[in-house]
Amino acid sequence: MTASRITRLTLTHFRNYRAAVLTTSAERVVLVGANGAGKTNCLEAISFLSPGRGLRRATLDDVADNEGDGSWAVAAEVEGALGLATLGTGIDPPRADAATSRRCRIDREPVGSATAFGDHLRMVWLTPAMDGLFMGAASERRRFFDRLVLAIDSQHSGRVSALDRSLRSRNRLLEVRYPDAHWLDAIERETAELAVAVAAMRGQTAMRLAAMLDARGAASAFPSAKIMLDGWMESALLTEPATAVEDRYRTILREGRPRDAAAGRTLDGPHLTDLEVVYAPKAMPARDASTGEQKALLIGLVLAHAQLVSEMTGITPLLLLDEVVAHLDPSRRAALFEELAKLGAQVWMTGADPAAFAEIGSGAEIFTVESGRIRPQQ
Ligand SMILES: Nc1ncnc2c1ncn2[C@@H]1O[C@H](COP(=O)(O)OP(=O)(O)OP(=O)(O)O)[C@@H](O)[C@H]1O
Repeated sequence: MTASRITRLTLTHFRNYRAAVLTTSAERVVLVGANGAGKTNCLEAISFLSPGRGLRRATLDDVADNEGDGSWAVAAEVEGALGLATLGTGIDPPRADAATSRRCRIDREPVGSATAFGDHLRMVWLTPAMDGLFMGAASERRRFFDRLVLAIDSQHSGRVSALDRSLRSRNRLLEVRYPDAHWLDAIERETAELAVAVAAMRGQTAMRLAAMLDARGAASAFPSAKIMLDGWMESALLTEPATAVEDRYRTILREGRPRDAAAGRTLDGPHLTDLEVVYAPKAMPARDASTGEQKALLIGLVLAHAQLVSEMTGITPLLLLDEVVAHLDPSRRAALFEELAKLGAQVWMTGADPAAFAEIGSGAEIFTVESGRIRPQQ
């Protein structure tokens, strides 16, 4: 089993960091510091070493520091499944002849997109913004689940984005009074193909994660969950051939044209799938559990998922746990440290109170973050 692990992190003009370097050989990296010191910014920087807009879903302009020219960079030396590599991403300094877009490099060679980072580094995060996950919109849960899938299949986010683009093209074409039927057929063929690819991977992941949650059961200090995707396509693909499901969806799309044209959007498909979560100890929907129960449930989900990724891919994902520890009572905190040590993943944790990490044990390194500076604690 290989753990994805960062041994050196360099931040340049990233939020409140002008230039910062952190080197570590630890399995558990703890960032402590006052509110606003830059702890979450550091985790966010790491999250840019995966596809998407990072753990705050920020725009590329947002993350550049306020004083520079809009360029920024995050680089990490990584020990992963493919050995040592240097991953880098960011916005290059502006040039008259170049458009502003995010650059990604592996060992200083440009790569097309952050998808390529997935061969070296897989990661999953938990942030305070996810505290309302079970109460909020289905889109948030779908995004959360897609990130779990992405840690298993690094092509997944590319397919999800392509499906969104394809649906947008179809919706735009349906706005035209007499759309070109051949063009519409072609877009719907592409939409159905992408939808099936996305739903198949989601369905398999949900099934395996549900089994992992059951297997962990009472052995974990964190409450178990029953999870299910509510999309018909994800369920159908577990028992029917993909071609049959794809044909069925194409028929739904073709027959649904007038309805979708009137609605201005596509009313059926995996872009609407929700993740249903039941708080297993009390057999109730997760949204009805208490705040603390929901938090513990999310931690249990992420730990089970990390174990699943390790078993399926042979790579233990990196975990970014922002302000998770402070909210746990001492016994759960000790249980979390113990489970993390067993998992063998590299974990980056943050907290304002160093005392919360007193029992973290060996294999941890604590850094103090202060006004965009990171120093190892003496
Ligand atoms: N683009 C930017 N340029 C410069 N500073 C920024 C930028 N974006 C955010 N900041 C600053 O970063 C700081 C917030 O950092 P961060 O969210 O990492 O804090 P934190 O240590 O996690 O704090 P808390 O414990 O309150 O969560 C704020 O002071 C904010 O003003």
